[in-house]
Amino acid sequence: MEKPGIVITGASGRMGQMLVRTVLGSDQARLVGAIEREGNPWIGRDLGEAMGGAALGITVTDDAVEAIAKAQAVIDFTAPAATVAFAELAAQARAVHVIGTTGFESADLDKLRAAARHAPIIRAGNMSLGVNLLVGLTRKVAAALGEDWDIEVVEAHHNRKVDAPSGTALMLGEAAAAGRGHGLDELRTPAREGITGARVPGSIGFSAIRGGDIVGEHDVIFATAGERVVLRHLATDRAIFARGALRAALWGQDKGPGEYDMADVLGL
Ligand SMILES: NC(=O)c1ccc[n+]([C@@H]2O[C@H](COP(=O)([O-])OP(=O)(O)OC[C@H]3O[C@@H](n4cnc5c(N)ncnc54)[C@H](O)[C@@H]3O)[C@@H](O)[C@H]2O)c1
Ligand SMILES: O=C(O)C1=N[C@H](C(=O)O)CCC1
Repeated sequence: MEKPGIVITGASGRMGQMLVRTVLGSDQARLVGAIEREGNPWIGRDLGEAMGGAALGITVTDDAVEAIAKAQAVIDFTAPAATVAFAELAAQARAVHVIGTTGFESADLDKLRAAARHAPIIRAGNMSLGVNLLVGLTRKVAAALGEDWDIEVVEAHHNRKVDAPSGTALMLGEAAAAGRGHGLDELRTPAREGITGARVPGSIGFSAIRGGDIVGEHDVIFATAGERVVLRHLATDRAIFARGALRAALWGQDKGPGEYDMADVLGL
């Protein structure tokens, strides 16, 4: 059987370039296209040369319709509005859409749900094995500890990140809330500033640090009188996200339409 053809969106971005290298290094997939947004200086250039290496015979394009039509999978780490548009195109092409983009509003998620009626969408705010294991641990610890244990999620990322809390922080917050039998919307505390009053018992708080080239760090803190439990994940290389995304694209090849996440892919 022919190896699945993969199109990478946002190919000049931090994750885009890492994904290109990961797919090129795989013997299980073919890179068949690279998409960037209109006006990006890489448009019309050979992808390999734009990345500073040898020519690859793939021209970076802003014609997403044409590029996605020939793909079996689209790996997409861009921005919410772009991802919603790519979801429609992937659905029309019946291609697996792997979404790493974060920062969606609920209206965006409704549109992704509609697209997933036609083709598989695999979406996760973090595609690393370690974070997806940590999600399960967070749910268990939250369920085991009573409401006298306060839960706080602290995350740190590089100074170019545009959304907060991070997608990962929200996954961890959702897991903690689920462990306590609630949705995150019921327990989430808005960002703190000024005279906030004392902490609301049972709430889940979020704090975001932005600086330098931090790839991604997450702590889930469970704090009570006299002791603390801290669950921590440290990412030091974006390759962990790209490897997870490629694994998801391959896993999705024999799946029907629907919404999936990395727990499905990893069998967690
Ligand atoms: N799920 C994960 O494991 C994971 C890991 C890392 C980053 N992310 C997320 O991935 C996204 C991208 O992160 P990044 O650090 O690579 O950002 P980046 O800014 O370096 O790259 C984004 C790229 O998308 C391109 N883009 C934006 N709109 C586009 C459009 N309409 N058409 C085509 N290309 C478009 C930009 O030009 C840019 O090259 C963010 O939402 C980030 O939070 C997720
Ligand atoms: O660099 C980013 O941006 C990252 N985004 C994801 C998130 O929002 O959690 C994953 C970690 C890196």
